Amino acid sequence: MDDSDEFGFSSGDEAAFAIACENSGVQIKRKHTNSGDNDESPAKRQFPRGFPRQSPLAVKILNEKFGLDAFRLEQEAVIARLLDGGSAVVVFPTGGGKSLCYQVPAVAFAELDKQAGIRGPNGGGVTIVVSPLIALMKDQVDALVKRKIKAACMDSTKTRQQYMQINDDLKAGVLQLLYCAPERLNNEGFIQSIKSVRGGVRLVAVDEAHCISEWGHAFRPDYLKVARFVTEIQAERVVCLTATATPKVAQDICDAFSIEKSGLFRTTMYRPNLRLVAEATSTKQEKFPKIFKFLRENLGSTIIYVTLKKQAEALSEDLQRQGFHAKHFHAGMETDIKTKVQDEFMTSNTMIIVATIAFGMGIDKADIRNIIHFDIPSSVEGYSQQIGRAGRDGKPSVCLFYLCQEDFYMRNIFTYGDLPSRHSVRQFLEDVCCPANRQLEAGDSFSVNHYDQSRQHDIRPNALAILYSQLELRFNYIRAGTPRYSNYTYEPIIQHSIKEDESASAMAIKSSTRKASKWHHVDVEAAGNRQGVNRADIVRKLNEWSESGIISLKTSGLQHVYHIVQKLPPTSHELDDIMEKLYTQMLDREQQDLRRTKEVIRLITSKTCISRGLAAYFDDDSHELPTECGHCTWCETRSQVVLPDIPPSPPNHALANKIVQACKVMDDPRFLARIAFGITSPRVTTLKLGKHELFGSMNTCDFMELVRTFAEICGNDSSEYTSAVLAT
Ligand SMILES: Nc1ncnc2c1ncn2[C@@H]1O[C@H](COP(=O)(O)OP(=O)(O)OP(=O)(O)O)[C@@H](O)[C@H]1O
Repeated sequence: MDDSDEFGFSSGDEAAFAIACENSGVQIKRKHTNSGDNDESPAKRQFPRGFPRQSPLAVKILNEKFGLDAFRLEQEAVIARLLDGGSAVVVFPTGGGKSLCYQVPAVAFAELDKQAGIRGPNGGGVTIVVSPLIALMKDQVDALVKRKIKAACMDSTKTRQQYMQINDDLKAGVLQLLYCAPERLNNEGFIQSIKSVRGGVRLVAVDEAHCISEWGHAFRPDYLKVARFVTEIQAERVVCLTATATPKVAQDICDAFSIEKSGLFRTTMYRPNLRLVAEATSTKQEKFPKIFKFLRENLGSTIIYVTLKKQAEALSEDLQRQGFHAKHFHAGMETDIKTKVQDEFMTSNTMIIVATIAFGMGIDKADIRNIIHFDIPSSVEGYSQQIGRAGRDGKPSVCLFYLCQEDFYMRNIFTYGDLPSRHSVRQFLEDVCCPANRQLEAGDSFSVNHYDQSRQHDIRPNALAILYSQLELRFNYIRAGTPRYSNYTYEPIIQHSIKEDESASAMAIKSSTRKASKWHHVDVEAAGNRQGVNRADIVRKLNEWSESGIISLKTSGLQHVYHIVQKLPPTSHELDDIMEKLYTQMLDREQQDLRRTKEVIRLITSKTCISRGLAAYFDDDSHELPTECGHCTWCETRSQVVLPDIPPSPPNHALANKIVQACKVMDDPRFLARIAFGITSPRVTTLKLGKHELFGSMNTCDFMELVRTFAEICGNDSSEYTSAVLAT
C-alpha cells in the first residue's frame, strides 16, 4: 500500500525540520521569538476595533489586483472586519466567493502597515490558508501568482529544493499567502519556520472549516489541531470558511477560535434557479432507464453522484453505450487522467461525469445544468454542497434525486464500518500503553505505523486517526510530531559521485547499505547512530543525491511519531476508563451518521417545499426566501415522495453459527456482524474473508439485530448494543 496520502508530507520534511531548528539554533521545545520589525507581539498589533463594513483599500485591491468591479454578498463586510483586527466565520454557498475574503486582506496588510507607518519593507507578514485539497490549493496559487501576488503551497509533491525556497521566502517576509493541508500542522519543522516569519502571521484562513466540528458531516481529526496551531503561532486573526454549516456547527467553529457572534457572516443558501426534484423507485435497476430518459430530455453539463468507484465506472460505460458523452471520475484514478477528465468537462457543455464525491470541490463551472443523485448522499450538508454546483450562471438547472430501499444498504456499510469494536479499542490502547511506552518520560517519543496498527487491531485508518487525536487533545498524553519514513531504498544512477562523496553522512550511508541487484536498502537508523552524524543528516544526504540525479530514491513505511506529554496511564483500571470514554464518543458518532441519513430522507419525503426544508435545516430565514419555491417535487405535484416499505429480514441463527465457526472469533460480535452484513474492515481484508461465501450472507437484515444475535451466540452482554440502538 502507498502509505503517504495526498495530504502527506515529502521526505524532505524530516531534513527540513532539522535545518529549521539548526538555522534558528533552537530545540523543538524552544520558546517562540518573533523576528519581525516590531517588538510588540503580533496579537497585540491589532487595529482599533469598531468593525466598519466597508474598506476603500479592499475595493482598490479588488479592482486593481483581481480585476473585479464590486464585492458580492457579505465579502466586503468580512474583509473590513478582518482588516480591522477582528476574526470571522464565513458561511457562503458554494461558488459564493469565499476565497477573496482572505486573499484581499493578505494583499492589504502590507499596504495598511505602510499607511500606519508601523512596519518596514517585507515586514507585512503572511496569511496561512489551511485547506484539505492539494489540487485546489495549487489552482489558487497559480491564479494568484499570475496576478503577481506572492503565494506558495507547501505540499507533499514539492521537491526538497522547492520546499527550502518556500522556507527562505517565508523567513524573509516575501510570501503573502502560504497554503497547506491540516496534516502539515503536525510537522514541528513547519511550526518552527512559521514562528520565525518576518512580520508574523497576520491571518489564518481555515477553508472547509466545518471539518473542525465533531457534529459536522465531514469531521477530520487533524482539523481539531488548527485552533491550537493558531494560538501557538500567535496569529493575529482567523477567518473560517465553509459552504455548509448548521447553526450547531457554526457555533462549534466560533467556540474553537473564540470568535464572537458578531463575527459570523451567513448568507442565504436559497438558489431560485435550482429545481429540486426527487423520485422513489422500487429497485436500483429501475433508475437506469429513468436517467437515460431524463438526460435525453435535459441536455447540458451534468454530474451524476454515486457512492462507489466501480459504480461510477459501470454507469459511465452504460451511458456511453446509450450514446452519451460520459466519463467517470473517482479518487482511485491516476492524477493525470483525473486532470484530463476534469479539463474536458470544463470546456464541454454536453459532457456527463459519473463521479464519487471526490469530484466537485473547487470546480468553478458556471453552466452545469443537471446534478443527479444516484445514491443517498451521506448528509443534508453533502446534498446541499453537491446541488450547489448546478446553475452558477443563474440559469434554470435541475437537481434530480432517485432513491430506493436498496440505497440504505450502501449507507449502512459506511456507517457501521467506521466504528471499531470495543475489543479493538481496548487492544489499541494496550498497544499504545505497552510496557516500553509506559517507561517513557515527558519529551520522549515513540513511533508507529498506522497501516500496520490498523490491520492489527481491525480499526479503519480514519477511526485510528480519531483515537490518536483524542489521546492528544482530550487526554493530553501525547502530541503528534513530524512523521518519517522507515524504509529508504535507492538505485545508484551516477556510481562515481557516490564513491567520491566522502562526507560523514555519505560514509555512514555507504556502510549501512545492503546492496541488492537493483535497489539498495539503507538502514537509516544504523547510519544515523554513527559518530558525527544523526538521522536528519542521513535523510538530507539521500535527498541531496536524489535531487542531483545521483540516485533514484524510494521511501516507504510511514512512521507516525508521538511525543509523550505526560506519562501514559499505568493501570488497567485507568485504561478501562479511557476506553469507555473513547468508545462512547465513537458510538455517538455512529448514531449521528445514522441520523444524518434519516435527515436526508426526511428532507426529500416530507410534505413540504424541498427548498424551504433545506433552508430550515441551515436555519436560513433570509427575507429572500419565498414561502414555497414553486418548482420542487412537492410544489409541483403536491404529492409526497414515498419509499416502498420493505422490512429487514430476521437474522438466520444457523447461518450466524456457521460464521462463528468459520471465523473462529468468539469475543467480537461486531466483527462477526460485519461478515454477515458484508462490511469489509482491515481484519476482513487480511484474513481474505471478503471472498468467503458467508460474507454478506445476511445483507438484508438490520445490522444492529445482527450484532445482538452474535453477542448472544458469543455469550456477551448484548445490553450495550441495545442501549446504542435505543439512543437513536
Ligand atoms: N465579487 C466578485 N465579483 C465577481 N466574481 C467573483 C467575486 N467574488 C468571487 N468571484 C468569482 O466567483 C468564483 C467562485 O469563487 P470562489 O472559488 O472563491 O468560491 P467559493 O465560495 O470558495 O466556492 P467553493 O465553496 O466551491 O470553494 C470565482 O471564479 C471568483 O473569481
